[in-house]
Amino acid sequence: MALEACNVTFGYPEGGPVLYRDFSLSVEPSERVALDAPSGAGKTTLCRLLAGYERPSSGYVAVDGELFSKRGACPVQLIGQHPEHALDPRMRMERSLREAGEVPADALDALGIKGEWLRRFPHELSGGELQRFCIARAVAVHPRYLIADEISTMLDAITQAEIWRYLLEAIAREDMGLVFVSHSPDLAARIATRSVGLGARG
Ligand SMILES: Nc1ncnc2c1ncn2[C@@H]1O[C@H](COP(=O)(O)OP(=O)(O)OP(=O)(O)O)[C@@H](O)[C@H]1O
Repeated sequence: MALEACNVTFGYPEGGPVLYRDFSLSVEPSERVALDAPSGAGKTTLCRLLAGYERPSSGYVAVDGELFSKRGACPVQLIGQHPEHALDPRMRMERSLREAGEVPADALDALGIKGEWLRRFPHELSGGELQRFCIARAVAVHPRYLIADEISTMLDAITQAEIWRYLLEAIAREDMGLVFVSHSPDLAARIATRSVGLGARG
């Protein structure tokens, strides 16, 4: 029972470098894994590979031995650093939320989502406000794994703490594994059960 990247090799087309060669990683549902590598090493790209947004040129990503299928919600949900790119600009927030399924009122409260924000479009909310919706949506589909790529860089310290408290509670309650990237060593040390480098650069 794990999220596995097996012998993954990946480089963007058009002559970019190979970011990883034969890179393997296995994450159990009980783990909170920090990806730790210098800027440009490919942390965001690995997050996208783990959530099925990119395909490796060789190797594979699987959950419990199964490749991602096109049907149903992906068992690996990615929360990225740019919430404004993750939401349909033509949909009011309540509709974007509804698409993920049932979002309990206490989840909205815990994330500090105000009722008046639900009728707004994405461009009428701040980055931090939008990020709370992205987190609510990702958790609402009950994934097996959450991938959090610098999700709190745009938030003040109090909001950052609130959001991580919500996420860590949800992860524990639903037995979800976590892979995350944070540029704050303090935050990473507090959250991670282990840290993984991306040393396999080819
Ligand atoms: N869509 C793309 N097309 C081509 N090259 C890309 C694309 N996205 C990223 N890259 C390149 O791939 C490399 C890895 O980028 P990535 O964003 O995964 O790194 P990162 O470790 O997350 O960086 P940071 O810590 O600065 O966010 C970089 O050299 C980047 O320029």
